[in-house]
Amino acid sequence: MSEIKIFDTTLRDGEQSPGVNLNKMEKLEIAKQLERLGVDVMEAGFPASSQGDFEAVKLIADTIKDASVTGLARTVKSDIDIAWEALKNTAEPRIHVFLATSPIHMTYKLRMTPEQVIEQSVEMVKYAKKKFPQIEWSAEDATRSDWKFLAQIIEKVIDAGATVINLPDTVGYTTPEEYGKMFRYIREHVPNIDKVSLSCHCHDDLGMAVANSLAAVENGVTQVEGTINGIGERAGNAALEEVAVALHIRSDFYLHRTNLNLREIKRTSDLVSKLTGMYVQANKAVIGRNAYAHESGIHQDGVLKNAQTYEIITPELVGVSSNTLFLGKHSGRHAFRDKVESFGMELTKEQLQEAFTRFKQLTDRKKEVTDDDIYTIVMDIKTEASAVSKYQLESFQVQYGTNNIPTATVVLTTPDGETLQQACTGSGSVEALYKTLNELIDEELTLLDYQINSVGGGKDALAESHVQLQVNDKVFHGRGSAQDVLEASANAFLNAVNRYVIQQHSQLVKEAVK
Ligand SMILES: CC(=O)SCCNC(=O)CCNC(=O)[C@H](O)C(C)(C)COP(=O)(O)OP(=O)(O)OC[C@H]1O[C@@H](n2cnc3c(N)ncnc32)[C@H](O)[C@@H]1OP(=O)(O)O
Ligand SMILES: CC(C)C(=O)C(=O)O
Repeated sequence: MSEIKIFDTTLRDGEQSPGVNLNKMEKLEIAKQLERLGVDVMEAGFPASSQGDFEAVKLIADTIKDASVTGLARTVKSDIDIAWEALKNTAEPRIHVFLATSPIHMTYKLRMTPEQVIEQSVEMVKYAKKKFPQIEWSAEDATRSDWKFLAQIIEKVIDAGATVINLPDTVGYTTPEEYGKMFRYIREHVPNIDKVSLSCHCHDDLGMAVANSLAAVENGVTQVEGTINGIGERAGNAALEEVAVALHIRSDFYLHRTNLNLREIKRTSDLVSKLTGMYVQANKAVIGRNAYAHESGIHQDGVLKNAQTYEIITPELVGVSSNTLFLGKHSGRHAFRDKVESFGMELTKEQLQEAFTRFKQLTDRKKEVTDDDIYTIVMDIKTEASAVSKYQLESFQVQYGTNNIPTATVVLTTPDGETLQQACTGSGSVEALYKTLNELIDEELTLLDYQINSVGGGKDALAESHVQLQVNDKVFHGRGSAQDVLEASANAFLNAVNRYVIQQHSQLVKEAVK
């Protein structure tokens, strides 16, 4: 059994999903969970792309110890220098530099000749090598590139110091057979290829990202790149949980294994879904809600007689449990702390106190508080950003009746500490609530997307809402949970506005420092 390394790019390519915008604390929580999952490498971001991403990559690089942390950079000196500042404290600093090699990208996007692309790649890999011991070089849009040209440039970047060569299917264009052949060709035509590891990176535009990644593995690739839940640019990336479970379940065929702790898959998937607002479809392979459910009589009969008749993966393998352990109204701090620790999380004394208070408030309203509820409370606390003054919902009331016009009344405290009250009507309860909040907030707000979901099961499950809100000229994602759908909706709306407030605050601080 040979080892396949898992390179997770949920925090970089995954965050490139339209509408996804993670703050530093959210990225850190995902990074810690990826460490528990056992990924070999995590790409924490693109440090040169923004101050926020730089800080997040640095924080993750300084915190994570059991996985290698990397960051993306263009073949540009300043990108490499900024990446170094973010990553220099890791045990073995690793950078990921890329440049496109396909005719369409070179001609129209880069406006460079193939010779210039070779020269710039070689020069920048050499430059990065002065600082980084580990350098991954990617030929962006490799699958639409000329294979002879690829072989030529790869040989040169290896001589310049690259240690990993990644050949991405950037636009999800290739097929399993073709992608496998491409890796075979490169292995046969690049004389120094044995000095590096080969990596694949697939997108899902034609729904073949996982199949293409597995074909690459069959053809000599030793690193697979992808994201949790397959999130990412456009149709997303290869879903890492699918790749890892396929290698595990079909180890008779593939003869490869990963270092992933498969039991952490469900928890990781839930966390990524919760913090990004990208919900997992019910029939999604490996972690969808229906992946272990059996509906029809013949299937149920078979499963009762022997589960393997219709189940090739056991739910326990990926950490899906029946979740029967409840904490309730009469539970104390010790049991609560034990539960939080069982999630692999640590809270400060103050955070634990706050989480316990919110848990107790919930037990007053909800009969059974499940692991999912507690996880949501803890995660809300751990990812609440900074001590900057924000908008705070003091109270609200919504009147709704089939024969009435829905009316919302809201009391809100502004970042300046002023308490305001307003009432508005709307065509539905949420619209009335959002119109009232809109009136109270002194910014140009446009709601772009609104979602409401339940956390866990049961009629008294927690509600979780995600919104996308345009605040002046920028789009922010907001998340809120509560037992009531309207309160969760109001929290999500204010969470998005508060992300804007925090961004404005850090902008002002930066300008003052200058
Ligand atoms: C396939 C992928 O996923 S690649 C990663 C994509 N991710 C992102 O782009 C997210 C982060 N990006 C950003 O924040 C911004 O695009 C930045 C900060 C990197 C650059 O912003 P800007 O300087 O305003 O440039 P802009 O994004 O408009 O254009 C990209 C420039 O980089 C050039 N470029 C693109 N790829 C590369 C590369 N690998 N190496 C060097 N230059 C590159 C383009 O040709 C263009 O150059 P030009 O300005 O001379 O025409
Ligand atoms: C930067 C590279 C690896 C990439 O994300 C892609 O080509 O899809």
